Amino acid sequence: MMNFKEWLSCHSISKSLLSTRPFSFFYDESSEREFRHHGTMDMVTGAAISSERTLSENQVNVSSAHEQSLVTEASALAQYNSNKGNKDPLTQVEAFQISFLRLVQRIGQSPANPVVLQVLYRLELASLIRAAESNVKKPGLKIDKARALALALEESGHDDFDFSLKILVLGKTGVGKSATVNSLFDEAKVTTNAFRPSTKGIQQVVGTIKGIKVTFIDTPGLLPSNNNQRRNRKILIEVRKFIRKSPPDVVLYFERLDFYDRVYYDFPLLKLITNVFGSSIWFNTILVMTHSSSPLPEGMDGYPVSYEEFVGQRTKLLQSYIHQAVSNTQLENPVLLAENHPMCMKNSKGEKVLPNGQAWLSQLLLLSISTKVLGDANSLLKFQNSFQFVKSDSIRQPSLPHLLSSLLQPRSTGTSIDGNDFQVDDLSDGEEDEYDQLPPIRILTKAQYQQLSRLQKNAYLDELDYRETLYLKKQWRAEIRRNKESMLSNSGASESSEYENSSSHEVVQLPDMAIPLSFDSNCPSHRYRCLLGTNEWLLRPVVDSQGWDHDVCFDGISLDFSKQIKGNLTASVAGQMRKDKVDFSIQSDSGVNFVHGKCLFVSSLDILTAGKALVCTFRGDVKFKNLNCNSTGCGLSLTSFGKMHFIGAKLEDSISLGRRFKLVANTGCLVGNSQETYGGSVEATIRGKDFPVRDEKVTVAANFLTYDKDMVLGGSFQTDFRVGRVAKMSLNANMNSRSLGQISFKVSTSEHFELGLITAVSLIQALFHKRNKSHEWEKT
Ligand SMILES: Nc1nc2c(ncn2[C@@H]2O[C@H](COP(=O)(O)OP(=O)(O)OP(=O)(O)O)[C@@H](O)[C@H]2O)c(=O)[nH]1
Repeated sequence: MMNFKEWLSCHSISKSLLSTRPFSFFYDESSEREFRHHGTMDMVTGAAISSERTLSENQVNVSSAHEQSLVTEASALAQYNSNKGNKDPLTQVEAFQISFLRLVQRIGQSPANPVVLQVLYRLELASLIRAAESNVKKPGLKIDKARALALALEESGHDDFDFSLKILVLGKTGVGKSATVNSLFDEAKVTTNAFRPSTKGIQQVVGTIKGIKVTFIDTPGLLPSNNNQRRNRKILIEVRKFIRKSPPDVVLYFERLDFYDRVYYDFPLLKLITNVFGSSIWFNTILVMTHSSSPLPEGMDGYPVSYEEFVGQRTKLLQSYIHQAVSNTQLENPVLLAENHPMCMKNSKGEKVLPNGQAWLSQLLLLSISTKVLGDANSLLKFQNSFQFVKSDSIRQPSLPHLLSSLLQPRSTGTSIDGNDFQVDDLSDGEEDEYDQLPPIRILTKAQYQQLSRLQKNAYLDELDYRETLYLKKQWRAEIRRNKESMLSNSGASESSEYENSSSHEVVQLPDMAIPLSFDSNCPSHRYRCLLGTNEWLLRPVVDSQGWDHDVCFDGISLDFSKQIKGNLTASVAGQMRKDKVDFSIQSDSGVNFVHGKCLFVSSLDILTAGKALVCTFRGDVKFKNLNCNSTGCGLSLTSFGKMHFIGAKLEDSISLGRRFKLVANTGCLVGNSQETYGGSVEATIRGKDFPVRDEKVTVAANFLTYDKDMVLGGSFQTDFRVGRVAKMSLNANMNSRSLGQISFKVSTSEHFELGLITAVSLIQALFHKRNKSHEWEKT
């Protein structure tokens, strides 16, 4: 199981707090995962549908009777939907699905477009949630059936639904709002101006695009945030009055992609928009980045950055400021790249395309239609009311099982009871040093080696391998002896001798950070060199190539400190702190180890930021060797997470039989915030005969965890071993009582490249198998 830190780092703070499942474009990890899974299935059915279309176009396979029945069914649905006095929300959502698919077809988008799949999936999911809540047994309209119905209706020429879009455009002056409206209608409906603000007042522009009635509300451009808030507020209040009676279905918020700065100065503007219209304005907003074909800026290496990377940075920055403006980190606005220049590239169909090949006009239509359909379904099924705003500074509930897992995991302290690592059993000092007794060996040259027979070559390599193992064992023993001696000498050493020892150490230059190819005086790697001196303190700047604070040249500081205060008392601190204009994060582990006879005491304080909250964990562990082969330990932990506190305790015992067999058992519990969790494990390990210089072992483990009246039992098996001299294999399998498990098998070798070939052939085979399967799908 992941420990608590891994759990924190892979779940950004409030994502998992969403108690409801919004189904517009908000990001929700669980549904995203489900979507990915579902999405791949839909891709398959999407391919089947497109082939269905080809077949029906050729009028080969689709029987007209079947088509007729589909049309009747679809018309019935459409009529049902239009009959206002008799509306069942679930049936209306089914009609939305069909209308949406018909629109997708009209604007020439593929039903396999990820946006289409996401909308359909969310509509289906929303119906299922509502049906389950109201105990309705009605089966929902399956996505592939909706596709077939939409296709049949479009082919039969039925024009029984009336769909229109009302779009509000907002953004600073000169970003290309009016130019985008003109691009969409493919004619100059509104004036644009390269030198002066051109939209003087709010104006409605109505027209038809690909058979869909679209009304744009073009608004005067807002001014940059500084000192213009009053005028901007006036414009926005006018817009609010204008749309009060008939609110727009979609809002387009404009920015220029090519205007970039490391600091975003228009946050006050986003905040003002949020204050005037309310946070909900962002729910239906698409972010439009104009000037998307402009030349890309240079990166640190002197070459232009990649298009995707640049777009990603710009949109992430804008999205993060919107998050701050609405105090919600779940919102994920769709982003559209646009290029209004008359010389914009075109594809073979004559559509304007971006450098990434996307035809942006139909994508804008698709996103607008999707936003409207999801918005309508949201209000129909009343999902909007159940969406809970999660403050970005709110604190989520920490995962107790992960906290317990961290507590149960043995801490690697670097200190041991009798001078050795406490985790590693000593090789007996009396064991004779076989390496020194070996007869000398003559190392062969390459030419000499080539002259040997195959058997001789094998014997020679086996001998070298045997000697290498013995040599490594000898070194390991010497290392342990050195540690023991230094512990003994340190305990009696005076301060002056410590000084003498330390002054004899050399100053070493630490490895440099990667230096960009072209010189940049702002780049810290060109300015600083770090030296590792005699001091116990090691302080280094942390540089993030994507960091913001270029003027101070680093984004954080890392600190390492370790000191043997007395022979049996060691203190250490390791941590990293990062700070920019918005965020502050710290991660530090500090601890004190004290060895007394056969007892080891370890106390530590870990500090970690999780979003805006500080997680502090204090731990105290004691371990004592009660028998030569047995050591017992116990530990206590106190964790504070924001205003919540958790107390944990554990007991552990470890039995070693000889150097090769080890049995470790532990159990513990954690309570706090009116919850409790219990867990424990037993682990048996048999190590290879050359442990620790060759890491061969077999481990069998069983564990249990109870949380929230639920118990999960699990088991795992792991083995690592060498095959011959050059290959290593590792097999790992685990399974729990919820039938979740994993098997992994790894082989690594420095010779036998045929093994790599086998892997490549199996991969290619698997790919072909998949392709053939999808061809079969298309044929059926
Ligand atoms: N190269 C390029 N130029 C653009 C793009 N979009 C707009 N422009 C140009 O930018 C200038 C301003 O565009 P407008 O559409 O008037 O900007 P606006 O946001 O409507 O400005 P206001 O009416 O003042 O609010 C015009 O000269 C446009 O031709 C684009 O994507 N690429």
